[in-house]
Amino acid sequence: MNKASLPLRSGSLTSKQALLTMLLAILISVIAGSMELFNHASSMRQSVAQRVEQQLAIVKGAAAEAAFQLNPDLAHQIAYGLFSDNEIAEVVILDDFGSPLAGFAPTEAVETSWLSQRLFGDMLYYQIPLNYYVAADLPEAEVGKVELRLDEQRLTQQFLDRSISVVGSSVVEAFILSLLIIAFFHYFITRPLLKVHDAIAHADPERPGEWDKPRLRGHRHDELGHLVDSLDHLLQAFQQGLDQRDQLHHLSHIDGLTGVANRRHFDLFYQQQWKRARRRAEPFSVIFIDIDNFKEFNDHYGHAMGDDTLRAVAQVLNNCIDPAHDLLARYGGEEFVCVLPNKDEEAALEVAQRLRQAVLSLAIPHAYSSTHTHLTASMGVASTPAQTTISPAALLAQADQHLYHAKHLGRNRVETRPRTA
Ligand SMILES: Nc1nc2c(ncn2[C@@H]2O[C@H](COP(=O)(O)OP(=O)(O)OP(=O)(O)O)[C@@H](O)[C@H]2O)c(=O)[nH]1
Repeated sequence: MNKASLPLRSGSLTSKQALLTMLLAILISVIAGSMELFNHASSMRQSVAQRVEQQLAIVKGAAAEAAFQLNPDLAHQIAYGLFSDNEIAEVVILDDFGSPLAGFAPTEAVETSWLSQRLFGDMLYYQIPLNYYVAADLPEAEVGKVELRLDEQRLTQQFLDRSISVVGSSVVEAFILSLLIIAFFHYFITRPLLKVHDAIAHADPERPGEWDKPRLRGHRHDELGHLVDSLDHLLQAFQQGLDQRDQLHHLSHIDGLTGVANRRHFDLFYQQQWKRARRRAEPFSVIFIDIDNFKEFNDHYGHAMGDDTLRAVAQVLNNCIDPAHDLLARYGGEEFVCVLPNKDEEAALEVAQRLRQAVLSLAIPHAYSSTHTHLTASMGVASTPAQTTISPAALLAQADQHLYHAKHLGRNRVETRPRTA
């Protein structure tokens, strides 16, 4: 599955973004909702007060007339008119002695609450004097008053009904907005980042420079584009370092003249394979190979020709071994060594004969050899069985000794035991 299209996982950048955005949206919606409720409460208070004052202003004249005439019917009519308003819980019209002319009160006691007191507690009671105009030259006389009390329960209920819709719509708005923000950040930031992560995760650690550099559409010149470019530079530099390491490793293990493994490589390989053979209780063989009469060859054909010949011999020998298991190395000068892990004496002798034949098959003339007409090589083979107490150095010494015998017995031969001519 393409990691860039992974669904939301807990702990992922997208889920963290989603959580943070949601929390932020809730916080913003709480603050915005509270502000809106506060505004709503003050505008409701204002409009209620305005309405009540308007109503009182309308009935004020008629109520004064009723109080002046001590007319309970008229007062009753006026009080009833005021009481019909849903927001008014109680109304009383009093004469100038304070005796009620008319009044209406709820049949049940009006419940009060902390919220209704906080919202409307300071504006529940109204009292206006009723002044009566008698004549232009006489002052207005106070003939009574109107008292009324607002229905705090109803007002609070109205406020709550409106609040639910205000808070509800603010939460829905915040939710939709946060979803849009989450989708935006996911598609424009998190997804490209996942693509970069995916490309790095799939890069071959041995060939980091060949990583599949992501193409982020719309991000070429922004921070994400720069991040990809920087990563690319870093991986290219890393690749160069690896190439140099490989090159150095190659150079430090390869013989410069012949191209086969050098003495250092041989030493490491020999020790490593020796331990392995002992661990696994396997046989182990080694062959020393020495070109015959090479001094004469050099002396007569020249050093350059000698170098070419060394290269040709090294290559032909190398082609005779199994590179997956065995190793051919230049031991020094015109001497080579072949390591044969997990091969007993019989198998090693076969290989040695093959190597000897391979040198012969080059058919390089050697007119100045004291023993043959063409270039030849002598070999000394030493082997250990699966169980042995011999040391690795002693095995090498044996092979060297057997080579000496091969030389002594006339060259161009393979020897595996010391014997006399
Ligand atoms: N051209 C060339 N010659 C080398 C190189 N390394 C060693 N030699 C020569 O190999 C020759 C080895 O000579 P000797 O050790 O006497 O052995 P040999 O003449 O092969 O005689 P036997 O080993 O007894 O058959 C010397 O003349 C070295 O100069 C090399 O890298 N290039």
